[in-house]
Amino acid sequence: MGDQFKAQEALVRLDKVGVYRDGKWLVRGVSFDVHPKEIVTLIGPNGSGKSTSVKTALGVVQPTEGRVTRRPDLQVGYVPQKFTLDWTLPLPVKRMMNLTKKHRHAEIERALDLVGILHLKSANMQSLSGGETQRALLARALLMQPDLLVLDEPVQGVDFAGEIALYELIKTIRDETGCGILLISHDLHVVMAQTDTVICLNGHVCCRGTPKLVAESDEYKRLFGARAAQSLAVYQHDHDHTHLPDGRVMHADGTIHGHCEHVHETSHEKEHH
Ligand SMILES: Nc1ncnc2c1ncn2[C@@H]1O[C@H](COP(=O)(O)OP(=O)(O)OP(=O)(O)O)[C@@H](O)[C@H]1O
Repeated sequence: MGDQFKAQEALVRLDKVGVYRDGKWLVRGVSFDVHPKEIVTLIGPNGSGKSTSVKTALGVVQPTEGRVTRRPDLQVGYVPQKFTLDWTLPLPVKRMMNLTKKHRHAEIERALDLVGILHLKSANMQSLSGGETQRALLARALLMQPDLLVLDEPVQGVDFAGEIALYELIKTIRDETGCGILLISHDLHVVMAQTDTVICLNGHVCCRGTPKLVAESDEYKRLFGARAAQSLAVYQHDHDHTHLPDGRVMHADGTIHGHCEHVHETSHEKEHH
């Protein structure tokens, strides 16, 4: 955890949490916390306990040992890993916003605007791209005015440029609302650049720290191999242009173009540690 967060009360704290089911420990000795404005990313191989840890943090799964503390009246916004749709029934984006709880029209429009898909409010969920679907789910989570935003593999089904745009959006949401963010990374070797704390799980906490520290740690190298450690990528965005939700590109000087072929190759890059 970065020093800047220590003074604040944690939104959620896991203290030596263990979950025992069907004769085995799914996770054991897991401790971490998330503070307001802090971005915490969980990484780890399949079955390493990322979802179990998050579900325990949210109170969906009860720990067998250890303690989970949540701030009283904590509002949580949750973006699930999978969103299953009945493909035969049309579901307009604005109606999807009301599926779990009814919200005012103006609030829905504000949330859709914040995530950049207001122009898609009447479109069917079935017609959205992977990135647009994630934005719609994010908008729905934001309607809860969360203190803690939990994102389970938010960039699944999203291409590289879309991932950068989504990570930028998550950062903007953190900056504008001051919420804490807990994310499960879909890819072992990629974490968003703005991550304050990476928690690397393998049934227990294998290592933790800033993305750079984790990539350099012996535990991470032992778990994933030195080659993997060399390629822990931190997404960077040099801000020379922004992708507008309607597909156009706005450059740093404010000019807008209809396409971006000439800027793509040079402006987005992964920084390898
Ligand atoms: N209710 C349960 N009962 C028994 N075993 C479970 C239960 N829930 C999860 N598991 C097992 O616990 C382990 C951890 O699962 P979990 O979903 O937390 O891992 P994960 O790191 O999120 O995996 P993935 O990357 O595949 O999503 C897995 O082996 C899973 O099969």
